[in-house]
Amino acid sequence: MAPPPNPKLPPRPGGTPLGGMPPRRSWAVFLVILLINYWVFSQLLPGADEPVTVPYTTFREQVAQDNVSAIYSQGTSIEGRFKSPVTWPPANAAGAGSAAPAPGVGPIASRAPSRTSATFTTELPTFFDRGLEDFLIRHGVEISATPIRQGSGWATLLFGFGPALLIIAFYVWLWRRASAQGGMGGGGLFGIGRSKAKRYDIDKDTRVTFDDVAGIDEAEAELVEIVDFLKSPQKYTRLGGTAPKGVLLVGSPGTGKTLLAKAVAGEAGVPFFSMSAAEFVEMIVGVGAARVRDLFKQARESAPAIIFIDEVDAIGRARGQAVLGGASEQEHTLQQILTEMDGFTGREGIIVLAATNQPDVLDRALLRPGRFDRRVVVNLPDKAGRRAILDVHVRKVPLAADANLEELAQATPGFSGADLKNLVNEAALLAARRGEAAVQQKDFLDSLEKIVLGPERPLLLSAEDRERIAYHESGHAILGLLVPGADPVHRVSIVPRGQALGVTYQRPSADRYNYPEDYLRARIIGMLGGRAAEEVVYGTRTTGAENDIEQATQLARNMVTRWGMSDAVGMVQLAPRQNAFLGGPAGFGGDRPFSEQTASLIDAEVQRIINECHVQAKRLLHQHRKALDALVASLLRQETLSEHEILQATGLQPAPQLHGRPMVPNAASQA
Ligand SMILES: Nc1ncnc2c1ncn2[C@@H]1O[C@H](COP(=O)(O)OP(=O)(O)OP(=O)(O)O)[C@@H](O)[C@H]1O
Ligand SMILES: [Zn+2]
Repeated sequence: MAPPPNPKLPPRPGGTPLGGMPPRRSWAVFLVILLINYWVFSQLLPGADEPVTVPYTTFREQVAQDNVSAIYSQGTSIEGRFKSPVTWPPANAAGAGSAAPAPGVGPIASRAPSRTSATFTTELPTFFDRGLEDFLIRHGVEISATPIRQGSGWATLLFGFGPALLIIAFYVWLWRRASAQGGMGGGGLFGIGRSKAKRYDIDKDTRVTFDDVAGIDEAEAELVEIVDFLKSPQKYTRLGGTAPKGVLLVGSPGTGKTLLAKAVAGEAGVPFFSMSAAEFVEMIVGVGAARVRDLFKQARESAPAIIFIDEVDAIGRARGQAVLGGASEQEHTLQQILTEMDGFTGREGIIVLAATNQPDVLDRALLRPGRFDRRVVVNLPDKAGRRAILDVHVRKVPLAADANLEELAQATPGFSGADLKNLVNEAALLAARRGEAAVQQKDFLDSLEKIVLGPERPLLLSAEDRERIAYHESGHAILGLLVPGADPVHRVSIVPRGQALGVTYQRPSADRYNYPEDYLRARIIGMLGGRAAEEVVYGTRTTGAENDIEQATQLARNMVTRWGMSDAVGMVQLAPRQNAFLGGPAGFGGDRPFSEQTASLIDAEVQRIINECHVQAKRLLHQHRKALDALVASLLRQETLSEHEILQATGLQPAPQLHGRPMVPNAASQA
């Protein structure tokens, strides 16, 4: 199975990396020539001037025969020149008669090949030959003060420096290659300060337009003006007004910020320079700022243009709040961006779009007028938006007649554009694997389940375990049906998936923005239904409720500390508002701003809510024990039941609904 394509910033076929690479061929040629030279010299020289090493006795013999013209000695080694060349070892000793040396033949004779040379070296024996000097003089040998064997200047140079030169050349070559490949901007060492921005040019087939963006109409509408400005800047600057310079796109991951920025460029027909802020910051000080400078320079050269800086929070973090290390480097980079933006007259036709999902950590300086003074919030799509986004992404996917995008849009609250794209892709892959001609609704629903809950996990469960899990899930499902205000139960399954051994899948019928207290209690009762069913049926407990307990506690705690739903505590904020975009706590760092007494009061109230819901859950399941048993029997037979099958098996009617909620499965997790 092919993995889904990475939704992030796929470089479009039409996009070309910036800064074309100059040919590096000259370096390779140089290297090859050097190598050939080295080889040629090393082949030629030994024959001409390489000395033979002769034994001391042979040396003396040659002196005695008056065949040595000069020697030079250093320490115990002597080198010298023969009058007429000498072959050593003598040819008859080296390979006498037969090709393969007989076993008895001395190793030296058999190993060293015979060579003829006009020069020689030899070693003085350790018992120094006292009469040597006289002996040499008698035979007219010149005792030289400089080495005998002085090759040509070139050869010496090459042998002396050749290897070093080769190594240096090799490193230079490697280095240039590496930097040419590493940075899009190329340029070797000197290219390190170049921006690695990707440029997307606007050709007809690859360009992104507002047609490709769906479900975030408000954000889109705000950017229409930018497009207009890029198309005809004079229209805006005619009366001396300055154009917007920077727009900050704020929204959760995958909501289409990058897509929107590309669409602005596409609509305006201007080049799009994209770079992630994280890429600005490197270990080397000053590099980030240099890259920023280069990026803006490139954009200015092809103005009008759009510069897109993704994840701007990576450098735009308020000063002093920087992540460990690199703080000052990050500041320099940020400063450079501000300087560049201040340098605009507003007439060049360059607009900087930046994206972040953490607007609250950004440095104030970035948000000042003349910088990123416009802020466009890109929200998660609502149901109609999800429907529109699905429509965009199924354009190239053949759909079966039963495919129901309306139902999918309803079943996917909290999904971003990227999530929906992924869903369509998974369904298309699944349909292909199943050998279908078109994508059916079942493919979509199965893919959705896999995305939300994880893939099915083959687990061998005992009959008792299966039954217990069936009761646990049925407990969730029955309470979801019975308690007024709970979401409709969409599916129950005892097929293990991801972390869960079984799943009850509730689905809101509408997006919700405001949750009534009844609804929250109904949810807690549903969450506790799994454990309650186990207690009602078996009278014992298992670890399977861990996830349920965690969720229920969190919800009850929020009711008490954030939403003022406990009379004993009152309408006091005791926990920070959660970060709207990331879901994590934002403020309240360090000490909690309340007393020990309040802390115990909160705990007591949370416990009270949970206990009340627990009692209620058990009471309802006792009352509807028959429906519970019936559901379990069906579940053990079929493993997965749809909403319709659940109603049939239990004979229950769904309780009146209050409102929907984001899809959060109740899952029995294994300890
Ligand atoms: N509103 C949308 N309409 C159509 N497609 C969308 C929409 N939102 C996201 N997508 C799809 O999801 C892909 C990823 O979205 P994109 O990269 O633009 O999100 P993002 O907000 O920039 O994410 P991040 O914050 O993670 O960088 C897009 O290429 C697009 O195919
Ligand atoms: Zn459970």
